[in-house]
Amino acid sequence: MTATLEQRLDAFRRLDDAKLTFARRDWFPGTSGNLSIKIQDEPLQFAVTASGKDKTKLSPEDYLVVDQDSRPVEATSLKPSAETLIHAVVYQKFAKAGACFHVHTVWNNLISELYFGQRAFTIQGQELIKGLGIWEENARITVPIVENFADIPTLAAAIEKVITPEIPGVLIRNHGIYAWGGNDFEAKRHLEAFEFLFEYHARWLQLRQAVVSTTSN
Ligand SMILES: CSCCC(=O)C(=O)COP(=O)(O)O
Ligand SMILES: [Zn+2]
Repeated sequence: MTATLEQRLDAFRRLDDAKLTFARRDWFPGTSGNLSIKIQDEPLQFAVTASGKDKTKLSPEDYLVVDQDSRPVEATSLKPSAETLIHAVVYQKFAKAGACFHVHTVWNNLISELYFGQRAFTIQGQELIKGLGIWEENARITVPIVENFADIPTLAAAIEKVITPEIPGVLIRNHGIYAWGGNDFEAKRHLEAFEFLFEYHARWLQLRQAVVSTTSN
């Protein structure tokens, strides 16, 4: 069954909200980034951003609905995001995922490069870990990092291999982050928590280095 017009418009309106919020933070430099919201399971259909658009703006041609094979469910001149397959992998692996957001930021790129050798970024004892829905005392989280394969099926397969239900996100080396959640509200909260943790950690490393240099002089 195909999603109703009402369901599509609701997803598009929610994507507008998320898009403008992230755009205000400069999280879509150079047309980068893509967003999706699931509309239905079985058969999977989700609304996704069209490829190559300026995501700081709204237009009537911003989104389309695709199926589990990332194909538009109806005739359209719009091309789905080049990275739609990654959204499909997330929805197919985690039935509970209802929205998936991808942004390129300087902080997520720095962390992804700095910790690529370990294929993961680990952080512990930060309050914002609770923003990921993890409430245990002194929690420690590990975010996987994958190589930035140019071939999207290869990239999607690499992501499929490392993502787990415990951590709602994955870093792509020198590229960006995918974060997801049960709905758009939760996916946004997860994305914001990740970005806070990345920025905090990168700034803390800088500050610590500056303090060490000052005190050793
Ligand atoms: C100009 S950024 C390169 C492509 C990319 O990584 C991205 O997130 C945007 O691709 P899309 O096809 O979704 O516009
Ligand atoms: Zn990207």
